[in-house]
Amino acid sequence: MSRYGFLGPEGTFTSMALDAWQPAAAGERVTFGSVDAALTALRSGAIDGAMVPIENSVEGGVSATLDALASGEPLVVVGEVLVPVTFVLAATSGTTLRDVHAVGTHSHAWAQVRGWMAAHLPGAEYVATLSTASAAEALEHGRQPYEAAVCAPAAAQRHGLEVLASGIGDMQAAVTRFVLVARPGELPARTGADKTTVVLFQREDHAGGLLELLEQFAARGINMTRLESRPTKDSMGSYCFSIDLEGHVLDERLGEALMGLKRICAEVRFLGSYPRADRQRATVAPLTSDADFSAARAWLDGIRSGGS
Ligand SMILES: O=C(O)C(=O)Cc1ccccc1
Repeated sequence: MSRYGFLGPEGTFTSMALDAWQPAAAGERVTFGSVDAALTALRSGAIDGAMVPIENSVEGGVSATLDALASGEPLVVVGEVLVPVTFVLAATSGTTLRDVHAVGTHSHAWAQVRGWMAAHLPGAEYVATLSTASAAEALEHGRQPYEAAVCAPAAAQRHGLEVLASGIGDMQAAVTRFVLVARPGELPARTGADKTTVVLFQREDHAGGLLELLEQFAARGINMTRLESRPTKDSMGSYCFSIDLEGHVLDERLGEALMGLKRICAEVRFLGSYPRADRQRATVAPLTSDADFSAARAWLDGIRSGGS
């Protein structure tokens, strides 16, 4: 992979995720104004990979990313990165908290500093910007309808801003999970500490429908690490389920679960198997190992070929 897209400019949390993924010298970095723009460029072949936020420990799933991956030309996740998110309130030199009437930042950041804002700048207006770092950059160039930006400490420094307050996130231990997305191609190797992401579309709405889907995982000892319902956007009340699972599609139990889902769902969208950022190995419940599945399959093959 040589061209990586991300929400720019440099200094965003997404750029930090890309720093963690890709050694500084390797590959070209291409900035975009939104997750959608990066994924459109990826689908068109203009870039080879895109780093996008998918889940936040405070706010949950990132809808823009989940929805962009659930429809359109197929894309797959090939890796994940966890970034601890710390926010500062930054402004040009000489600005004090009293001078701040409006604050610019990305909507994810605003959602995570609401408590601090209510306590310290209750009257401040929120101005949405394309990213945290773009809010900081605009302050440096003096062309913005706000006096302060919420951004990463590194973005404040990069743009010569003063930090009016630091650690302003409502949850100090907030973490955002980013994924590197690519066009389908080679599957990342199985490591034993993998995750698989799928989107499930039901055939028709009926009592127990979600339970039927989840039974496919439960029966094979597969743990879920995220489950979200998202509107399909076709009609009111029509939802699909975006799910992260422990394991790799090359694991027998996971492959069998996907086959079970393929039979009962209108559509199973495979969004990739990739190594977990925390390297935590999947717990394999008794009688659900590859060896257990292979032995059962060998037994069936034997019967089918006239044995017992
Ligand atoms: O604007 C940024 O810096 C981003 O990368 C988006 C974002 C904002 C806040 C938390 C995580 C990601």
